[in-house]
Formats: sequence, C-alpha cells, structure tokens
Amino acid sequence: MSGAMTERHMLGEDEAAPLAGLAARVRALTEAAVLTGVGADEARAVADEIAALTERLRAVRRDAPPFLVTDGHRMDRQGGNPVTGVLNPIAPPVDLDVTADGIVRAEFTLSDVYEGPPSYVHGGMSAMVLDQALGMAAAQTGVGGMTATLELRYRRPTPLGVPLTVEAKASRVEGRKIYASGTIAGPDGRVTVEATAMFVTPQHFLVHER
Ligand SMILES: CCCCCCCCCCCCCC(=O)SCCNC(=O)CCNC(=O)[C@H](O)C(C)(C)COP(=O)(O)OP(=O)(O)OC[C@H]1O[C@@H](n2cnc3c(N)ncnc32)[C@H](O)[C@@H]1OP(=O)(O)O
Repeated sequence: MSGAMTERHMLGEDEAAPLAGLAARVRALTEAAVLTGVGADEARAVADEIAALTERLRAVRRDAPPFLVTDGHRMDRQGGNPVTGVLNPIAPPVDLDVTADGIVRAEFTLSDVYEGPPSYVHGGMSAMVLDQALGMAAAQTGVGGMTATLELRYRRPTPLGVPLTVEAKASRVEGRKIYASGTIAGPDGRVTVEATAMFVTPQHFLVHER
C-alpha cells in the first residue's frame, strides 16, 4: 500500500544515489522498449530477463515510496514523485528550482516516451508537469494545498526531444485557497501551454502545520 500517512523511510545521499542510478537505467530501458525494433524472439528473451530483475527488486519491498533528505537544492523530497522524483523511472525527472522572488522553474526535455500526437508531447504530460510546478509555487506561500482546479490552454504543440522551460508563480492567497499560474515554453521561448490553478489547503493539514 502507499497510503499518504504511512511513515516514510528517509534516504540519505548514500542510499539515494544508487537508487537514482537504478531509476535512470529503467528510464533508459523504457525508452528502449518504446523504440526497439528487435524481433519477437529477442523481445521475449529480454522480457524474461526483466521479469527476473523485477523479482530481485521485489525481494525487499517498502510500504510506500521513500522520501529524500534534501540538501536545500532539490525542492521536492518525494523521491517517488512522477514529475520530479529521481527514484521514479516514469519521472523525466523535472528538477524544479525556486528563485528568490518565488518563481518555480526548470529546464527539462521529454523523450518519445511522452508522445501524444505524433512527434509532440502528450497534453496530459504537460498538465502533470504544470500541476506539479504550480503546486510547488503555491507551497512557496507557506502551506501548500491539494489541486482543486487546474485549467490549461494549449496554445501550440509542445515539441519532444528539445529543451523546454516550465515556470510557475503563486498569485494570491485567500484563506485556504492559493492561486497560481504558469507556462511551458519551447526552446525558442514561445509559450506552448498556459495554466492557472487553485489549491486548497485541507483543514486537517492547516491544524497540524500552522
Ligand atoms: C496538502 C499539502 C501538500 C503540500 C504540497 C507541496 C507541493 C506539492 C505539489 C504537488 C502538486 C500535485 C498536487 C496534486 O496532484 S493533488 C491531487 C489532485 N487533487 C485532489 O485529489 C483533490 C481532491 N479534493 C480534495 O481533497 C478536497 O476537495 C479539497 C482539499 C480540494 C477541498 O476540500 P475541503 O473540504 O478542504 O474544501 P471545502 O469544501 O471546505 O471548501 C473550501 C473552499 O474551497 C472551495 N473549493 C473546494 N474544492 C473546490 C474545487 N474543486 N473547485 C472550486 N472550489 C473549490 C470551496 O468552494 C470553498 O470555498 P468557499 O466557499 O470557502 O469560498
């Protein structure tokens, strides 16, 4: 199970580095699987080897993804986060940073694994990256929240395989509601996706954290 309230194992750098290396290899494996042109026999043989490796990893299983002891650089201590998590092979990963004026920003590249319309980024993937960036920008106001609304405007197709920039900033706080907006832009600086969102801090979270 991966319940939100499960006690998380905290990984120091020594423990996290080899697991991040493992995730990077699986990321490369995923891309290879999507693009491979090997024949049926080779595909079956590789699948069997991967099944054996999967069992080796399952031999010691945690109840929930571990958290990282952060060094102040990485914003997100959730190592298994699907956008930023260095321990998660499905995360690109997007390394979000925050500037002194509260702008959350990252440069990232999405491979063919994230293809939606042929040769362009899947719109759901853009939404996931923006949800995360806007959520982290909202958290810069003090206490973060759950995404209550997320509105996207897809202005032009987002290209695969080239450096993209995501930026987000909180605009205002009204009680437990935090508003934020952001964009994804291509290498030419032109915005491909715009987003606005409202995050709501759950009451129980406020009681414990404030
Ligand atoms: C939790 C903190 C995390 C820290 C994060 C670090 C960064 C991580 C970044 C992660 C990024 C990824 C993040 C993710 O992926 S988060 C995962 C995706 N989101 C969810 O699963 C959220 C599910 N929903 C809920 O949990 C609750 O409904 C929430 C918490 C949102 C509100 O339940 P709560 O019982 O507390 O609310 P309330 O009924 O007292 O209403 C309060 C006020 O809010 C207004 N309202 C409520 N909902 C909506 C709505 N949908 N549209 C418009 N308005 C809405 C409501 O009218 C009222 O306004 P007013 O009448 O007072 O004017």
